[in-house]
Amino acid sequence: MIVGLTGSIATGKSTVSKMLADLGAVIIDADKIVREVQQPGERAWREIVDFFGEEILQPNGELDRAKLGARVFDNPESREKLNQIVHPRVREERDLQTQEALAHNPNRIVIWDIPLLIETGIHREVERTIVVYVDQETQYARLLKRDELSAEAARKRIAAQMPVEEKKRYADFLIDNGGTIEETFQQVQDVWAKLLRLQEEGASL
Ligand SMILES: CC(C)(COP(=O)(O)OP(=O)(O)OC[C@H]1O[C@@H](n2cnc3c(N)ncnc32)[C@H](O)[C@@H]1O)[C@@H](O)C(=O)NCCC(=O)NCCS
Ligand SMILES: Nc1ncnc2c1ncn2[C@@H]1O[C@H](COP(=O)(O)OP(=O)(O)OP(=O)(O)O)[C@@H](O)[C@H]1O
Repeated sequence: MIVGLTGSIATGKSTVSKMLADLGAVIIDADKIVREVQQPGERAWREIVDFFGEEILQPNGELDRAKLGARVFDNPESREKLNQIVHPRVREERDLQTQEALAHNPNRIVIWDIPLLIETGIHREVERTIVVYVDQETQYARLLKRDELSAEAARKRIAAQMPVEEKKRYADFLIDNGGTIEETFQQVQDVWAKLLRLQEEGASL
């Protein structure tokens, strides 16, 4: 079974995906794949350099993610271009990793941890969707604290995604991450138990 996990920036997807991994899920992490396909020499890296110029590289040839982030979160057209370059590669790698995980054990629950799951329509490809949410003030405060962004940069990053309030409408399972980590873990355990039940029902059909 493939399950989508999303939220908006800094609402707690990574926190929840670590808990699901501890419970036995296979996690396919889109942000991690983005970094892999953007390694120097890879096709996406080359296309990014061609489009954005060598000024977005560090001296060692790796992307300067802060510089590229500043460019794309400031400008929707540049962001769209970056998405067009990167997303097809991420899809390929995501599908490969999924096939590999299921080849070893077809009964495993595979979680696609994808920030833009709903914006890109990928929620239609998964069997269930989990949305992790917090209120806007908590989201903003956690983002500022984690990434040490300016207030303006944080607002732009939040504005680059569908508001989490809207994403909640697409959820089969909601996780309120506005409380303590322990409170979140209890909800994650609850969702996991339900996924296991669904998995068993599917297997016995
Ligand atoms: C812009 C880049 C260079 C910034 O790198 P940086 O290391 O600062 O951030 P990181 O990759 O860890 O992403 C942090 C968060 O930003 C948000 N985010 C990233 N890219 C995007 C995007 N294109 N649109 C909206 N939100 C985004 C996500 O919530 C993500 O979890 C990088 O995020 C990137 O190349 N993005 C394009 C690919 C993409 O769409 N990734 C997210 C979904 S697959
Ligand atoms: N319940 C919580 N209480 C306090 N802090 C939390 C809680 N959950 C997550 N955090 C912190 O909030 C920040 C954002 O969480 P996390 O990195 O899991 O979000 P994310 O949705 O994966 O972000 P991104 O979209 O950028 O990948 C992190 O610094 C994390 O440690």
